[in-house]
Amino acid sequence: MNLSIWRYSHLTLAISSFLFLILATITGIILAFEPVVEKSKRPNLESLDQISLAQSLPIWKKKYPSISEIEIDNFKTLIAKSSDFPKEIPSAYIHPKTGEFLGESQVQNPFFEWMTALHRSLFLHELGRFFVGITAFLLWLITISGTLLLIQRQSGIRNFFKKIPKENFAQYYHVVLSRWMLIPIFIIALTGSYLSLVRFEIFASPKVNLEVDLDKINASPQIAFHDFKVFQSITLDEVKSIEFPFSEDPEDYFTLKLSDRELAVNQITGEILSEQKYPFSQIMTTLSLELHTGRTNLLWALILAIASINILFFIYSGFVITYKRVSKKTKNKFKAIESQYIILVGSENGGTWDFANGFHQQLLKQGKKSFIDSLNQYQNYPEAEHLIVFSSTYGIGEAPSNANNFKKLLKEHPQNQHINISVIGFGSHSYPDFCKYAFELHDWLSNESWAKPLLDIHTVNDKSIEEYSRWTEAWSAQSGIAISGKTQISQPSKFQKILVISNTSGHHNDTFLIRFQAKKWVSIKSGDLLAIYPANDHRERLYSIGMVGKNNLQLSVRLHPQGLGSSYLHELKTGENIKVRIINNSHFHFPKKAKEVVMICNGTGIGPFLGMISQCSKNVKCHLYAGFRDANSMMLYKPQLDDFSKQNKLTSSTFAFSREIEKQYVGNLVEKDASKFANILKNGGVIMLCGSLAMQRDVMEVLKAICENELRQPLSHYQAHAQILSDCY
Ligand SMILES: Cc1cc2nc3c(=O)[nH]c(=O)nc-3n(C[C@H](O)[C@H](O)[C@H](O)COP(=O)(O)O)c2cc1C
Repeated sequence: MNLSIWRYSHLTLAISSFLFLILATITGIILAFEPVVEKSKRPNLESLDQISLAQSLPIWKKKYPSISEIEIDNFKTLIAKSSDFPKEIPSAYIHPKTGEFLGESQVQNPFFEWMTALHRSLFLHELGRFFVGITAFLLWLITISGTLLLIQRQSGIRNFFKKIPKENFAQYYHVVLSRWMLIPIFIIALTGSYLSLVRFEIFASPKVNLEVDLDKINASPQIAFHDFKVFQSITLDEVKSIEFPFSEDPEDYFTLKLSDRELAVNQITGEILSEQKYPFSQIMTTLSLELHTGRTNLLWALILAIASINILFFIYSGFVITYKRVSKKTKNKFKAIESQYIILVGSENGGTWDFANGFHQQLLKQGKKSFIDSLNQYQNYPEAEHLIVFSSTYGIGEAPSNANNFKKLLKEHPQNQHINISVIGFGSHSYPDFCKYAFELHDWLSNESWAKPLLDIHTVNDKSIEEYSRWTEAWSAQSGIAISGKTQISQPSKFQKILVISNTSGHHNDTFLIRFQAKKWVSIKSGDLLAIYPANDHRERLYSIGMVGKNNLQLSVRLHPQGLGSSYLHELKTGENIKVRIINNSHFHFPKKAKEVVMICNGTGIGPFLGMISQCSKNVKCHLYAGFRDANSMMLYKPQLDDFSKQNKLTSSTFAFSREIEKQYVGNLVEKDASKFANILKNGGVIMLCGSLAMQRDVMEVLKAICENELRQPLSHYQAHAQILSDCY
């Protein structure tokens, strides 16, 4: 079954039950605290598994001659009924060994009694019980469909606990928490459903009925209670209740309800008069009650409360996820299968969507049937006349994440009619592989027999409106449909102002360190990205952040003569404020669990590592492998590195200089220490890379050889387990 079937079942079940589910969950959370409250009202006694009935029963009988019943409740407290207690006390707690009077027994707290009735039947009697039963059953189905969704999402059970990428708060915690809460919620739902079925007698629960042949009861020999073999073999932890004989007549006998059976015992001879095991269904009912209410185990009661709170969170986060999905989908007025214009988008940060949406809206306004979606949603388009692809390029000339599956899908869905194709690539000349992925897309599409290129591929550097307009003009001329290049580029939200507190750019060096302070940093970590807007327009430049000293944000920057961002930062003076945005880059945060971390960098790539080392705990071994042009280029960072070594934050540091007499690159250093790297990876350590793409290529080659030769694993194994992290540019 495919993902959407499980997704729709999960959603339909959640929608159909959510009101009752909310009610049952809130009351369930409150009731989960009942065992704690009840336990606190009872005397604290020793455990009952060491006390036999033969030891204790004679003492109770001697102390309370008219005792009629003993009940041992879920908290292992003895409640005795006897007219020997003061008149106003019908039943009391007694000590299991000494029979000592421990106070009047308490009835169920009226608040919890009221809450139990609401939880079980919503005060609607049988009809309410029916709805509650259905809700429990739906919760059970939701848990199963959720589990299947999770397995599909993680690409199999083996990867069940694999890291989950953080797309947004609701999605991330919905998945992460459900992995831990599935089992308790499954048990709550299953036991709730079972108890309802028993209540409606769909599962028969025959009552035990002891049959005693009164004619065959012996009146001799008389044996003392403590010598009854049956009493000697039963400890109090097995006992649920004991009914004492009404009189001393031999026809009156003890009735014992134990955890697994009921017994009738002759009060004179100690013979067993009748014995009956509980049927399986009754044992299941008791077990279900205990598991559903947590009444016999306070730790389990707490787990139930946490699981129930999570159900409320899942309802909330599930609806947020659905709302986001649906609200994005409403962009499409027409279905893919009926549209003549198909716009497919590859985008990582949303910029390309702005252009594509503008184009789509203009087609719709002109009455055209236009459909827009991600490249990864590629399918058959039976009515399509035009396929227009807008895509950015990411990583090292790679596909953005919503387009990484397109090549495979293209082969799986050949179109059945000729379609005009047009590809426009969005990228930046700051990267060596300018618009590489868009060029690849254009090649793949052009090789399809059904595809007729309408235009040659166009590219747009840095979201340039002029370049985009040139493409819209060309497209309009070829297609005969007028489309304007005017586009609303949505401005990024969550700007903040930060203050320059130092800038070493004045020291006539082409590499400099600039530090900023803010009134408040909201969840920022070394490795995150700082977006700046040097020309105060849509063009943003990203820099890797190092958090150093007393929460100062530090960037390590190299001045490029024509560089928009670096020239701007170079000119900034202490005391100036600038407008920025922080971008979470969680895949490149310092690992939380690793005991040993190697940081490999060249040039300004040392920036985030200065922050990570400065905030690193002494229990983690940090090694730095850094490449610079010459010893002089390293001087900028030397004072900070010396400080880290003195504070034992930096275990080792090794440098390569590419323009000294003995030319060396970081890749050479890694090669030299190959067995050290192999050991670190083998023991769960993490290797992080930051710097130029050329350095990344070199080092990855060396690491690939180390993984294959020394560890007999492909490099991808360690990348997939987040043991090799990279953030290069
Ligand atoms: C980490 C990173 C890597 C990038 N790699 C490339 C690249 O290899 N080639 C390129 O032309 N543009 C590259 N870019 C630039 C983006 O493609 C460009 O900014 C594009 O407009 C972003 O569009 P989006 O917001 O839709 O993802 C990269 C941008 C970033 C932040």
